[in-house]
Amino acid sequence: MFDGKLQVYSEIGVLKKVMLHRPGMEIENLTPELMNRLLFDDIPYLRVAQEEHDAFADVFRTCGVEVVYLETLMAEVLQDKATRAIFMDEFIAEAGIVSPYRVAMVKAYYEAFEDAEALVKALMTGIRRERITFGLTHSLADLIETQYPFIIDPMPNLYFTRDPYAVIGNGVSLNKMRTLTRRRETIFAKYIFEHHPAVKQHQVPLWYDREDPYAIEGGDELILSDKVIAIGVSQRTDAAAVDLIAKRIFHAGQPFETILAFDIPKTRAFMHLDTVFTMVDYDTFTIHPEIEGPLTVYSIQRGDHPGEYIIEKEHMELEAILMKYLQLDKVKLIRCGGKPGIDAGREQWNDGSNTLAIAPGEVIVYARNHVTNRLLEAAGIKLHVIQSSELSRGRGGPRCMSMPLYRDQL
Ligand SMILES: NC(=[NH2+])NCCC[C@H](N)C(=O)O
Repeated sequence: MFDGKLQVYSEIGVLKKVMLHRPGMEIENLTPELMNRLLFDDIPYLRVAQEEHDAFADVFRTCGVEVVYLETLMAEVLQDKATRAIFMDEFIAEAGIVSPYRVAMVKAYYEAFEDAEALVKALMTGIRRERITFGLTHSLADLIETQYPFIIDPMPNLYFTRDPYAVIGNGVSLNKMRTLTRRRETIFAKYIFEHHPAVKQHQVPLWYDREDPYAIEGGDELILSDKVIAIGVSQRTDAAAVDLIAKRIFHAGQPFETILAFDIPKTRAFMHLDTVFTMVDYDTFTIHPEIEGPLTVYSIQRGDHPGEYIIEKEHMELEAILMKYLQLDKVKLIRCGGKPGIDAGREQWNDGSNTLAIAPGEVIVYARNHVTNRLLEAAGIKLHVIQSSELSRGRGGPRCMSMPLYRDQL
């Protein structure tokens, strides 16, 4: 059973516990019309996606990492009847159900799931229109005919557990997601960090809250060392969110001294910093050749007084930035696809630079990115290779599909 302890002071320290979500029936509710809004590029075949995901989870277990499932933790939270009642009201309201009549009908639908884990899965799946027949009422809003296929939308991005929250140090950034569809996901994390019996005893500090005004997502939050955090200012993360999180982290007794804000292109292929840049060893990084630079990075340094920080603008090669801030004599950059061009574009699209380190110099990668994988191997990196015909259709790799809860200190 998960002990609730959180500790992440690097991207590469030996991984001990990780949170995953096994893709479920929410994937079977993706339709071609919804794909764009629900942030998918194709419809994965669930049975195979689950097989691929189980193989991913097995890599962790074989390497001695405890796998904790989001759905299990959430089911444990909902064992408590009082918490379940408050949660259900909040979940239904956030799903856009407003009329008291519909709220009552939807509640009754969910009450049929007595088993808490079955309930959690049903919440993630969404509700198809034909599942509930709304009868006669006095409200036009309830009566009006709509062709929209869902009463409550599915949440197909849940298996990208990296994004809705991020453990940083011994606290959590409970993120405000850019899009409405993913914003709904963070309610599970909110209840886990506030109400799960094993977690709440540690009084986890929140560096960011889902109610905060600006968007920030976990794919943009990289912990380069216990002194340096990198945050992407991207399609998904606002610069103002970085200001806010910097203020909170710097004066909370954490060792972090610098936040490097990377200004990256605001496009889908580059949606988060971890789609173009991840750390695989003390001095080795995978990168998309297009961000190599010179690029603009803002260094935000902790000031002497609470809430105070100093910002400097840097414009230099990525290599020089990493050497300077991580105090390294040299760094190795493994270029996704080898060099700018066809292989780089293809492999970056399928998350060739989205590796997950489970220890220094040991990473999980997708088999399909064979050009990049060969380069990683040549650089002496140990690879755990997984299949991803279906998983990759949601545009996320091993780092996106995992949220480290506990890593050993380096
Ligand atoms: N950390 C990541 N790069 N996550 C990828 C998330 C993919 C997901 N379909 C989205 O668009 O939000």
